[in-house]
Amino acid sequence: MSLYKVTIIGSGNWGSVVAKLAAVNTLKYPSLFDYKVYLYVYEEIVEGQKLSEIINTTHVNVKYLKGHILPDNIVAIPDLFKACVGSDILVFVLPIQFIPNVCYQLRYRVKKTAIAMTMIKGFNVEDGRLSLISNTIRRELNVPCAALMGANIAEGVIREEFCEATIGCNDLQHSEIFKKLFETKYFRIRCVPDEETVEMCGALKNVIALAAGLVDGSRAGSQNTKATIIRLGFVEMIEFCKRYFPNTRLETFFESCAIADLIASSYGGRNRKVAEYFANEPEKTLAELEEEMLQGQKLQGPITAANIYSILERESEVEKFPIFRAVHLTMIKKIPVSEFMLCVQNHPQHSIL
Ligand SMILES: NC(=O)C1=CN([C@@H]2O[C@H](COP(=O)(O)OP(=O)(O)OC[C@H]3O[C@@H](n4cnc5c(N)ncnc54)[C@H](O)[C@@H]3O)[C@@H](O)[C@H]2O)C=CC1
Ligand SMILES: O=C(CO)COP(=O)(O)O
Repeated sequence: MSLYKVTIIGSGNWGSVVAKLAAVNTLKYPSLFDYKVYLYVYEEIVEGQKLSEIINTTHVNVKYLKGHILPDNIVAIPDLFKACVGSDILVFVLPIQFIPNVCYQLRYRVKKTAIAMTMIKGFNVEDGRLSLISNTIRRELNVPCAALMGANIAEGVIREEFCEATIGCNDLQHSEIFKKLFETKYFRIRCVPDEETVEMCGALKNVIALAAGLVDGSRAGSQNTKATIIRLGFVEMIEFCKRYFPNTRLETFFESCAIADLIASSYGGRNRKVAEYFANEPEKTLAELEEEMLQGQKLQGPITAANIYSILERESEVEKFPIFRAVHLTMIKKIPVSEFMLCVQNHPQHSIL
């Protein structure tokens, strides 16, 4: 049997960590995987040098994951097509902003038998309707696509702190291959046959993480308030999934991709952190704060909040999701941060006996 060739598409904060996980396992399973892991790097000049060359010579992603040495069987490639040609496993770990263009460039150009995975936490709206990233990948590349999501803040995983992740994959054989590719003793994986819910949870939790950051920043309340926002947010996540994916399985919400990621992201994570500053810096735009605080890394929560709002508004359902609504309107400065809590105080949950 020929060896699976692996390409990681995206070399940001998480993409670099994921490349490390894969590079450790391609060496661990030499009869299954080609030992080299190909990493597509969107080329940038950092202190006068090409980022791809820095990664290949120093094995450090000095822009997105400073201070951590990556395995030397990771090969950084700045040409998207060259990075993916002949690959059997394509792992998408780019900010959602760049996915349409990347998929478009790869159209008709990947191996017919390839399998894909998305680790992107977001979704798109196409013709007014919700469209999963995995669907875009399936449609544009004509390959199956699973999802891996979880409570996986990159900084913790690169330090090899114990955590879990969830693979959503409806094909048992593919689940086994992906698990072998990413699982380590500190990164434990559970596979569930509920692709859509796993992917949706990764996207939706970012909006609740923004809400948690707004609570922290505006000092609208203490830990009690934040816990309430997280609980109500969790309920909205479940209701939203049930509404748009009627086959969603309730048990998936107890996996790392849902409850655990919601908690991790509401206490750590970039969405929470930027929202906290946003609440305190009324004269600055979100884009300015994102640039200043993240230096090239990207937030996914605000785009997802906007997407949710547009879908719900189209169906006159916005009022049923007060946290999703209030986060979006606050982040686009349609309502002041001081009103954020007022918007969620009449949550439909409180009219249920
Ligand atoms: N950072 C984290 O802790 C985690 C992130 N994720 C998710 O993984 C996805 C990727 O996130 P990160 O790796 O953290 O990325 P990041 O936030 O570090 O973003 C930077 C990435 O964007 C790329 N980029 C910049 N301009 C580009 C362009 N014009 N075309 C193509 N690529 C361009 C950069 O090369 C780099 O790979 C996101 O959806 C995120 O939510 C998931 C779990 C953990
Ligand atoms: O998804 C994440 C952790 O699981 C990272 O979240 P942030 O993008 O908010 O940092």
